[in-house]
Amino acid sequence: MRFTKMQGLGNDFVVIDGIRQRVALDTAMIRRLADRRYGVGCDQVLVAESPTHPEMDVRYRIFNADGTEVEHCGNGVRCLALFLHDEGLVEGREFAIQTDAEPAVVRLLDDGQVTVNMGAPRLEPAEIPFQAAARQTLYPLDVDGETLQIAAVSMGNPHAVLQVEDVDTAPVERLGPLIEQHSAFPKRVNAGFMQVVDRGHLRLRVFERGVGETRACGTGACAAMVAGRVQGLLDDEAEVALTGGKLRLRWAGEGEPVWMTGPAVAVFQGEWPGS
Ligand SMILES: N[C@H](CCC[C@H](N)C(=O)O)C(=O)O
Repeated sequence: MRFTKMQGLGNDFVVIDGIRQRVALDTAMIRRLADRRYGVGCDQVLVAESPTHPEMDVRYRIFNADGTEVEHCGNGVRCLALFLHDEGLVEGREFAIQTDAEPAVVRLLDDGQVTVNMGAPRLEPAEIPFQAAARQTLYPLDVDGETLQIAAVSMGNPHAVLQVEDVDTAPVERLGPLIEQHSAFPKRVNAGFMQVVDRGHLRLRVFERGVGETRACGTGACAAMVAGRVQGLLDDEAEVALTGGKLRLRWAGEGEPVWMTGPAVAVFQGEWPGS
């Protein structure tokens, strides 16, 4: 089975063409592909498939390193867009990618960056999903004997966003797994640690559901932007500085999509023995 190793700000992927080759991936195989000692190594495995929706060009499926299939991946959809274009699987530099969340409309820019319409965030607890009686800007969450104040946002996948003074000293290792597994999130959750620098700049670290801390998280950056803007801390354009680099985001407010622009890089191609 042919694959391409790719990365977006250090969030890395094994990308597989499931259109021109038959691909049969089970949980064990996903985990082996993602394993950084016994496999190729990546945060997520992305599989391009023929679309099941007539208006879409391609469908893409996303699997975390632990083998779980998830609804969306922001850095991944930029990398997939570059992959589809370079493999000649789509026409032109602007096309639609079907995800289990909203369709992602992507545009390949001349400078090698990719702009993506990441769809509109969902803020109702039931849509995240998050157990809360009613929608609030911030929710108390009891973790490890302390009560955190978190924002809860879905970009198709669930995010909890905690504001911190300084991401460099944020307790990501300690609180990340506890938030990820918290019972108030029935599908678990990605845990973002957001430092608002000013109304146009934020810093972010993300302990990703099913992976652990990654160098960058595209949907996490979108969720942090939404959380910051709903709290009145950010304007409608922001630069998000993650460990692996920067994303530019734009969100005009509720009901509107989040636009994300960032890099996508193909690292190498390989052949995996067997299907
Ligand atoms: N770990 C995420 C999926 C990948 C998201 C991230 N890599 C991104 O760039 O959005 C989840 O379980 O929802």
